[in-house]
Amino acid sequence: MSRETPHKIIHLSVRDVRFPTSLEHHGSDAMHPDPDYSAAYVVLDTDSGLRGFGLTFTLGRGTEIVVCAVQALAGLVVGKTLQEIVSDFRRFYRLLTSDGQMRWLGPEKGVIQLASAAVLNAVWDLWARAEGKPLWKLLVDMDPERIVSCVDFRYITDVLTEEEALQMLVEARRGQRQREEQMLSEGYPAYTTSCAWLGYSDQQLRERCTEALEEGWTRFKVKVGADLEDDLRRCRLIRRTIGDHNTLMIDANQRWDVGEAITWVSRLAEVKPLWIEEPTSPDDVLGHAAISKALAPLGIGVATGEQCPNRVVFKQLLQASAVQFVQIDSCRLGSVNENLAVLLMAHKFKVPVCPHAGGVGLCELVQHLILFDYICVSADLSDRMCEYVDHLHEHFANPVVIKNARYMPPRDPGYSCEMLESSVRRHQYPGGDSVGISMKK
Ligand SMILES: C[C@H](O)[C@@H](O)CC(=O)C(=O)O
Ligand SMILES: [Mg+2]
Repeated sequence: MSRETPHKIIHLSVRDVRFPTSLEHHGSDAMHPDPDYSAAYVVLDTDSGLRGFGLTFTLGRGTEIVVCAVQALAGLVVGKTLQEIVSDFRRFYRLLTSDGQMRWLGPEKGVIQLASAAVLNAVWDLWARAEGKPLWKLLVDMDPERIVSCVDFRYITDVLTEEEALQMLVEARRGQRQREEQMLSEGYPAYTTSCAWLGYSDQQLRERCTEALEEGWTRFKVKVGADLEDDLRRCRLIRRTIGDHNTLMIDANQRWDVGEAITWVSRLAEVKPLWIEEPTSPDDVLGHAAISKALAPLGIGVATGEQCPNRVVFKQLLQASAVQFVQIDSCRLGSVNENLAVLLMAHKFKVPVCPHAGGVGLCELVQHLILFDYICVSADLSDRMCEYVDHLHEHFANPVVIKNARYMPPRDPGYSCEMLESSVRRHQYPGGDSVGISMKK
């Protein structure tokens, strides 16, 4: 960023954008049978003309509440320059997440945390654009000192201090250039969830899995948790279709009690899932630990994170050996800053990170974080993959590029979440031309 252009933020706009995905059961699971993939979509205008785009993912009704929360935070960002924000990003992160009055709504969880993520994602986008780099590259080119200066270590120093984090980043510098080249030529491994949403018929499951196999997909996630006999039938069908050599994961979206999760997943063990995702409440750290312990002899790990709103919950999941796969989320956590904290903790605990991306814009965003993780933190691809869902990418100015079931690193400056204005107009709620009936309940 040139010193002469501080990029003063002069305006924040936020819009409620909803896509009627529930009409065709895209995105459906045992807890969310009718999700309308939606976003609180933020645009920051600066005095230089440069703009930053950010969003947070939501599910339709209620997006207006997130929009209100973003509006309530706007005064903390409008009037500041990008330069002053990023020169002490930790301070700005804290200002947003610990504002003396607004923090009562969280702290660092729920609607207010989703709103913080939308605003901060737009700030990171603005920063990457100001540097003329895709966000992952902005992070990869940063000094380790600068990276840790973006992280709020409050509440996690009992497991990770700033000094340790710095040391880890310095150590991971070895081989960084080769890993960057490897990513640029091969891409980051992905898995698909789009073949097996809960509301899809058996025929759809078969057809979608067959198509995905033809496209080169080898890792598949299936929604479970509503009815055990249905799950057995659907999972067997998918296992038969994809073969024993491919990887299967199952996702219950918090449907069960702890004991129920253990019994249910033990019955599904015959289809050899790599992990059970969100078996129970995302707040139940010890419940996840009990499930992990019970399922370990079956070779099934526990994955969670898409509803874990902050570094503290991840810290406890890691401390309690409650997860074998950490699922960061670019919008549930407070943007890049909070995701960095979780990536660093996961590395310390040697638990692989497999990001969540089931939603609108999440694939676009999280690909940047996982590329950074591989190049600069974990230096490891074993047991690692990033989720992919094949929905709504056509609404983005720089949609994800998947080749051979891998995310190819974005080349355009920014954080890849600028939506096409025509799409925003069309799907804005209320008032857009194509707002689905399901959203008017
Ligand atoms: C409601 C969303 O589609 C959710 O089912 C996504 C999810 O759990 C995942 O992608 O994992
Ligand atoms: Mg999930």
